Amino acid sequence: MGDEDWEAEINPHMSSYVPIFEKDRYSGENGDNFNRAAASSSEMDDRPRRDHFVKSGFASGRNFGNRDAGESNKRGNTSAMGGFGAGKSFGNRGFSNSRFEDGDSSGFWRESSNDCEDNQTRNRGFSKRGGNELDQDECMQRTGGLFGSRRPALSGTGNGDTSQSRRGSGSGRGGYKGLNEEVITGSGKNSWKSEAEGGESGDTQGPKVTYIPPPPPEDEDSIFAHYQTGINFDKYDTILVEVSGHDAPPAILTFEEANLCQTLSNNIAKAGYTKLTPVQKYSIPIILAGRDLMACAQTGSGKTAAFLLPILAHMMRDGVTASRFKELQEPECIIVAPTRELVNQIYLEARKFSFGTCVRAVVIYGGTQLGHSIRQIVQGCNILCATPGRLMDIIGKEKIGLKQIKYLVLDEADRMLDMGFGPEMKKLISCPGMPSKEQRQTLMFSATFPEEIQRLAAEFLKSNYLFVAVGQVGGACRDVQQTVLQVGQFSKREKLVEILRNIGDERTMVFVETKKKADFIATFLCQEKISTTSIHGDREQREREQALGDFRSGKCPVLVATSVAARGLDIENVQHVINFDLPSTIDEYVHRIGRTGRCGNTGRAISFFDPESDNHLAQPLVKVLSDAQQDVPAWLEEIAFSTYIPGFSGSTRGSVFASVDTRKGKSTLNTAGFSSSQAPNPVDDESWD
Ligand SMILES: Nc1ncnc2c1ncn2[C@@H]1O[C@H](COP(=O)(O)OP(=O)(O)OP(=O)(O)O)[C@@H](O)[C@H]1O
Repeated sequence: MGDEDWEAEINPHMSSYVPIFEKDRYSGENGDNFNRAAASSSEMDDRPRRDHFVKSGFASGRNFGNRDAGESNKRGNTSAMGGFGAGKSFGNRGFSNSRFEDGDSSGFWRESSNDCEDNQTRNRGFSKRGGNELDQDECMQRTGGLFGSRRPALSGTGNGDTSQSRRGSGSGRGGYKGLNEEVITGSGKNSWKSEAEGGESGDTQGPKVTYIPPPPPEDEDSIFAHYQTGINFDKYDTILVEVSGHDAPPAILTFEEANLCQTLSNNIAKAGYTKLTPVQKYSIPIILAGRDLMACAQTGSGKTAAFLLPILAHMMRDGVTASRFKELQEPECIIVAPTRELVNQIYLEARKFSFGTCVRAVVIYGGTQLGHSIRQIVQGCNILCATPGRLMDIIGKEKIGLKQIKYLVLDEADRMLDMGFGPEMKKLISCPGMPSKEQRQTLMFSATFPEEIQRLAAEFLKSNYLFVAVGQVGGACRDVQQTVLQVGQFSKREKLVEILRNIGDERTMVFVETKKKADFIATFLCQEKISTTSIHGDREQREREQALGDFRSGKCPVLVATSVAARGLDIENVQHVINFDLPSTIDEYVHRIGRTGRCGNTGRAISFFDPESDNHLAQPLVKVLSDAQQDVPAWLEEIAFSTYIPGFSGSTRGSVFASVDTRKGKSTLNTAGFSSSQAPNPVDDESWD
């Protein structure tokens, strides 16, 4: 369903989703970001409608005013709507956090008035589509037009409000599909960025983000909590692995062969790892040998440990000293990933594997108080897990020095190098102090690696980097049973409810194309008495984390998500993925369905294929399905045949996945279709809040 269709449908019914305006939520204490923004923004008129709309369906609790009030309202809504994601604990945390913030202002670090909280979110300016959008958005940065709220008005008609104006050009009809997270612009007072790069504009205008994420549990059981590998874990051994590049060290077959130090080995055992996955067997010795690496392996097959373990082993071997309080920290390792939730997850893995060592991992990401990020860093930082925008902010504020960097990891590397994040990554490697690629080890991991992105990656990697391909590059995980149903846009909701009722309480992620639609579908499911929460880029970080928590805990077994949740998230027991809307790119499809069927467990993915809008995907879908030995519906083959475009490679219609290292020359094609960096006209507004 297109956005227009949806708005036409939802708007007349809005009042029925919108509970009575609860005024007290807008009159909170202590400089809450909404209060500030509301006072000056013409977006105010639309906000209550939208927020209530969101809240009416499922736990929302935007960071408005009095947090306790917000929480109690949320509970009220929750019970009214049949129990969606109340998240009591968040209320409590929010309260204590806000007190912490108060204390903080007189603490050792004081935020300057022009701190640019979450500016990365505001300035998600680099369009993945490049061209006009990039120019438009950069232009808006220069004119300070980006410092609106992250909360768009529902109708998006634009009334002079900065964010709406921005949406009008940047996202209203389709920011780049699938660009999920914060990008772009460091802008602290000491930013090394030039004015033209958008480093300074509007810093003083944006509302501050005050959210401080609750600290993760510290007890050992929680740190090492893990889920069981599935019945197909041993089948990983049958997947073909290809290593290309010169002088690759041999693979190892066991953890013992890696010769890791005792503490690391103990942590691996406590994490429940007894056997290496293929990507680990090949990547660990390569990284231990000091080589640069581009590794591509199916979703859920243990890529995170594949880079964390050898990095930690090196650090231990090199006698990394416990980092201590310093205003400028110089970490040995930076790990970047495209979404906040993913960097947080990587951080938790790093914390787990470094448990009992003197290596300190820190995580920073947008949507949280910048001061909080800085406080985490100055206490000591050996491994920094970060989203790009927040990272550049912190570097700009001279809290992080890059001189000691020995490892630079790009997780979801194809996303990190595409038009969305690529410019930011280039800036990172050319930051003052950043060791050249010859002096550092650069590691890239993903389940998909489009050919053109591989070429871009060469700029980051030493020329003798190794390329590991586990199975087919860009292939779907075979443990996911894929079904494609032909469903027209107006039948989708009915079909969704039918499927969810059959599924019962099993955990299910429902992917939709736009943030608005995520709200709408979540609300709709709530009304159908299906416990649902949602995650997308218009939700406050507090809400996003609460939604994920409610989904993880099973409190809300259905999570409606945009592409922000497509990559990397490792959630136990997700048995189903439903593509209510198909993404525009086949690699996005592969990542989305990879939220189930992880680590040898089986899962199911059902996709609604609407011939009105999804025909461009028919051909690559057929390929992905048949490569993963799935049934291909005859009707899909027919569509694929009728829309067949010979010679995709090199055509303007987009490139394809390389089945091999592109350095081998012209790669063979394994999947026709659009890669993420060359998507067709997108409809998703995910990236442009
Ligand atoms: N050797 C192993 N033994 C048991 N469990 C493992 C092993 N390696 C990884 N895991 C677990 O498998 C799950 C998936 O791992 P991870 O998230 O690193 O996958 P991934 O390949 O990065 O997936 P994605 O492509 O979706 O990002 C995690 O819960 C992780 O702890």
